[in-house]
Amino acid sequence: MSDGTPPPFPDDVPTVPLLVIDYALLRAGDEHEIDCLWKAATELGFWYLKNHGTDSEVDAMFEMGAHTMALPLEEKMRFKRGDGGDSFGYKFAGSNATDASGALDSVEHIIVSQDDALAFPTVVHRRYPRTVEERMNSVVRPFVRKSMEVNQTIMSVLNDRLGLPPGCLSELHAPLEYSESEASCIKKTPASTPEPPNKAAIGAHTDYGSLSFLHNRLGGLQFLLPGTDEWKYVKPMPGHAICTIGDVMAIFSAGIFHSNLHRVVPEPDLASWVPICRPPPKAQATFDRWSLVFFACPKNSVSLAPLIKESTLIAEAAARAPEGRYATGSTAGEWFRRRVQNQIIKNQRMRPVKGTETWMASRGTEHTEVY
Ligand SMILES: O=C(O)CCC(=O)C(=O)O
Ligand SMILES: [Fe+2]
Repeated sequence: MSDGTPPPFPDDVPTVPLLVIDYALLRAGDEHEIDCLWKAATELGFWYLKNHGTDSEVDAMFEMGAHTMALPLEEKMRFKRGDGGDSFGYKFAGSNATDASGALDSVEHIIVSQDDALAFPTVVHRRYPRTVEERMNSVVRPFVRKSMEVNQTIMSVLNDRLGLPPGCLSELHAPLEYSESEASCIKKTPASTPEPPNKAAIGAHTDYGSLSFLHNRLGGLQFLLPGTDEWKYVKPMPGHAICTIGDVMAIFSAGIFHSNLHRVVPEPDLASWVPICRPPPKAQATFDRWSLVFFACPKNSVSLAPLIKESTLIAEAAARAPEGRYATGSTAGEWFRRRVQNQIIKNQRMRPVKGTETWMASRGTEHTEVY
């Protein structure tokens, strides 16, 4: 610890056994790898992805994040996201609720829209801190492009397995129209006093979009095993991204794909796992935790409903699902903005008696399942 290197993830905490998918094999059309991806997407909705070729872009994004978070708070707050459902910009720690009681999150984010990254220096949605704009061409756009490519490859494999017309999912996500797709760099600073191991830094949620491409360095991400109330850590593995099915893919596929609840809690700290006081050095909990996610979302005007006309497999799944289960009545843009807006603590507090109602309005596909 004295050299500033975080200790390894402890080997005595329960973790989720996620499948490891090899991106290079997936791209080469390897049937066995495609079977594994299908299993991961339909069962847990989470998997590790190796050989994705994005390591240098990810490192550069973390460096951008470090420069941005090191700016004075006053400067970051000039780029604060709005309260009306806009996700892009700076999100300060403690601005979101993590549950219906209004407990606060403890992470700050710098969130860059895909549209802004692709169009820069043209401003589509908003401006960003100088630490971001200075790196938009050299760092942010290359990361966004690589992430789009990885997500498109995964989507195209899933598209064909669902029996959708060639290019159907890709067309729904084509960057010809604006979307809520975004790159989000997240920092959690260790608390000054010990936190309980289940104190949420990011509350339990399903991802709002289609696919998420996540990179984290320290533990803290937890996954709720379907059908249980058991939260388990997802162990960060060097060179392995974590991919997640979001609500949109669950809805498009009438539940064939699974969008699973997850949350971020303090990094596993050996001291907090043992009911006696351990001497220092403590484990990962004393280090800043960084993560980076690229969220792929469909074009904003796309209706969120099962693609029953386009795939027999989906039509059959929709016929088996409870009536109205995936009838969101929303477009992709509305779905995303509703979830963002209702998680903001200020919006929850504006309806003090109805705080729970605001929290429920921030929920996605999970509230009709186990949550
Ligand atoms: O930080 C992480 O490991 C996960 C973040 C996450 O779940 C999210 O931003 O949606
Ligand atoms: Fe998430």
